[in-house]
Amino acid sequence: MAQLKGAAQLRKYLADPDKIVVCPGVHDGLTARMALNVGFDALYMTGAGTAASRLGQPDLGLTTVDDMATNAGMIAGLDRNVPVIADADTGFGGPLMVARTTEKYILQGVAAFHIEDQVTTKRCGHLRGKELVDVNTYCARIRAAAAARKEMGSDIMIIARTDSLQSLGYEEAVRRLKAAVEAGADVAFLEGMTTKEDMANVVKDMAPTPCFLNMVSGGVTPLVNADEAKRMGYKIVIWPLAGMTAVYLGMRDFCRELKSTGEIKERYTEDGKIDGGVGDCFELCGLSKCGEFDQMVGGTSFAKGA
Ligand SMILES: C[C@](O)(C(=O)O)[C@H](CC(=O)O)C(=O)O
Repeated sequence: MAQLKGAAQLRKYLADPDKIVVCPGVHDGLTARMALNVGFDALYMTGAGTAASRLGQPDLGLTTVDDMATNAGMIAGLDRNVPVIADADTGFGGPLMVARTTEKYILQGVAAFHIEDQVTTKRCGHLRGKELVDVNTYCARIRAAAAARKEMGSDIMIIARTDSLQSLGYEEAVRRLKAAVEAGADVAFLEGMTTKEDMANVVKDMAPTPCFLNMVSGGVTPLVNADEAKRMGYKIVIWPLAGMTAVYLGMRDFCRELKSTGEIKERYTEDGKIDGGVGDCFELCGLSKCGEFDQMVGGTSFAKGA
């Protein structure tokens, strides 16, 4: 099958010794467009944000593979030059299901995805009480993903995530990540780290496998900026709640304002233009480009402007 560009681009970034890929978390078309507009190298499709925005539910393994894959595919399709790294939770079932999940993510044009070792009734990696599958079940998930990738002739990257630090400790978590790399994973993701010591050590212990860092606002892992993550040796850092928290804060304020005053006052830019109005939102989503395309192919929808 024809290779989509995302995975190849992400592989190039990872091969660059000077680069760390910083990804804002996005969960829908608008948050993805906002991030693309700012010019990030790659985006992260958050499972927590997908559950919250699509289902209005917490991150408890309630999304189906189709909720996640179609969301990831829509986001990946907005700009094929920008790789999308997507959450794939536990792979959504046994090895056969993980293979199907991998196939779906490949067909949706996802560049990389992570699979973890929690039970299918999983929860956010920063909550207490996570339960795990055994290491063989975990490795079968990773092998299933790698086999499906091979079968499809794809270069999608597989990120092995382990949630075992919380209950089994650092040594076992690293053993699991090493077993996952042996089973075909390209990148290691130690979830729920609580100390900078573990954050620095895992990069050294997993070398030469590139490591992935998860910066969750209000989570258990100490937050570090991109420079510090790079100095520690990380190759990818995600801020999964960038979009979700922005929507949470922004929508909360707008709703409070409307409820208490009966209106939402315009916001203005420094040069006096309305900021974030309907025109800005449509333009962000490609209104002008739609008009240009329509005209180019001889359509008439925009003959009278828009
Ligand atoms: C990275 C993550 O898998 C996500 O869904 O974005 C979550 C983030 C969160 O729920 O805070 C996780 O860390 O489990």
